[in-house]
Amino acid sequence: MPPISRLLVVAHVACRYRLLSLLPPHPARPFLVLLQYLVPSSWLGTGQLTEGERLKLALERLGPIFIKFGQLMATRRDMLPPEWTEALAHLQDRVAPFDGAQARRLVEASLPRPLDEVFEHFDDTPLASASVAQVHPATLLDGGQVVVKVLRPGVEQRVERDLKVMGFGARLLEALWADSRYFHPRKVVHDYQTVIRAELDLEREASNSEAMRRHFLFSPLLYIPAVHLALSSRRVMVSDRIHGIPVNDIEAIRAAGIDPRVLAERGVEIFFAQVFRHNFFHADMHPGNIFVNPEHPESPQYMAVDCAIAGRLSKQDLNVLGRMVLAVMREDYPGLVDQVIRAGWARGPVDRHRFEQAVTEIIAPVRGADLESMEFAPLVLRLFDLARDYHIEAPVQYILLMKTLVHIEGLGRSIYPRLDIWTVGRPLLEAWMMEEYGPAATANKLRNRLPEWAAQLPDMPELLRDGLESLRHQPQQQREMAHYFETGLRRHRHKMLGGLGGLGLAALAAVDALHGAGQWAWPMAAGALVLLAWACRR
Ligand SMILES: Nc1ncnc2c1ncn2[C@@H]1O[C@H](COP(=O)(O)OP(=O)(O)OP(=O)(O)O)[C@@H](O)[C@H]1O
Repeated sequence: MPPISRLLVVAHVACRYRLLSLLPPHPARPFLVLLQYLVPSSWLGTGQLTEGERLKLALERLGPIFIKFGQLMATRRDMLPPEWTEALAHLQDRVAPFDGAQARRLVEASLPRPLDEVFEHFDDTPLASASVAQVHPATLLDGGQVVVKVLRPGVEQRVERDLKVMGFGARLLEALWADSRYFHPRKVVHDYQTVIRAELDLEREASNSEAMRRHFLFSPLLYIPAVHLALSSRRVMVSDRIHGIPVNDIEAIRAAGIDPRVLAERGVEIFFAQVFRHNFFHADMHPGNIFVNPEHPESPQYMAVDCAIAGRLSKQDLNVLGRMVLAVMREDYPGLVDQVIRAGWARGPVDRHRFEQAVTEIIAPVRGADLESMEFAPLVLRLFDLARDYHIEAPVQYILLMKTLVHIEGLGRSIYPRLDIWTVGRPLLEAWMMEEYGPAATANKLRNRLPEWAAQLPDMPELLRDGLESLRHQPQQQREMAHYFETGLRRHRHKMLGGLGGLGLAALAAVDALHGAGQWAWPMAAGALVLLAWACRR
């Protein structure tokens, strides 16, 4: 259960920025919208702001953990209206650094030996400070330059507290709005949990970095600094310091004598190698994490830090992706739609014919267009918009993948505006396709499955009989299903009423706590909690 004080703050901010008006249509919505006006600060200019701006301001007010959530939501064009995602894309988590002496104490507590037996020098002034961690430069006893990343004190508790509030809100939304299955609040929060918890676990970041480093060891394309595992723990990570040119400093890149075209194309090569060869990709490719090595201008090499969020597609997802790309290459749009539906991404019934037409309208002109002028990111965004209209939702790993690709293209084009992602990527993709689906691969797969099929052959008549038998029982099963759904619907209606009552009480409690005498806030909040907990019970 989330702490009541934090729930009240969130309820107050939601009313302050009139977020209840963004809720989908519902008989109780007018009542909830009216509640917002009980918070006087919601009268101050909020009415002139767009929905996206209100959402952005509210998340900023709620702090870095909600801001990061907003940043992830900004990539969910497959779920949210573009006006919201565009506003959320401007969210920035500016946080003041925490005390360097405290960072030193935290590092010392996690080291196997006293600090001065590990470092010759530890700089109390941080190199960078973000919402989850802070990075300090240091020098090892052997003179090696390193950086020490240390989690902010108390950040785990704050994250868990806010995750509970988000989970509670998501359960409430699903209990009150049956239609929210198209938006999946609980799944969205769960996906966010996975991402933010990954950032809180520096042991995991260390092992991701090491895995990626091994994939690119001796590669001219990418360098990942080594992690000092013996000095690292869940809350502290020590890795070699790199001295690269920030990837968005184009002037410095040119001044170093690096050919921007080669650099941009290498970015695409790295992406395809990570996805299709290693099936392990850096999924947080924002410019702050990527640098360029100035030491070999003739063969430009990227340097990347912060491997906390890495993506990996399951064998099945990778297969679906491969088949989809193959369908696009063959201009087989019915085949592409088939893959989407068979992958189980549709959340409701899909009008196949119209969906297929819409997909063709988006992709066909782009495929025929002049490659140099084709941009990948807008195409992906339009496909996401289309997916949202048809209630089709890709798994989070694909979203990370698309987000990375859009970042790579953005970075690549800012380095070399005429970057053509298809021409660079296509041979790499075709080679992978050949390995996976070429004649040799198919023959291999058949050979591997043959013994299994041969073993199943004698059971075939019985399997067939079982299948026919289950068909005979179908009408009875259908009646049972209908009964099950009717009961569920009735229970849902009761919970909805309970939930609405709870919401009303919570809002009144918030108003009383923040603007009234406050003596009724706790009893009302307790009553609200009982009702809401009952409504959210599975
Ligand atoms: N090995 C390194 N060598 C040099 N600088 C580094 C190194 N690792 C991190 N930094 C610097 O510290 C900054 C923050 O590091 P990192 O991205 O790992 O932290 P973070 O807390 O995850 O930040 P964010 O959430 O903003 O990505 C980087 O942008 C980079 O400037």
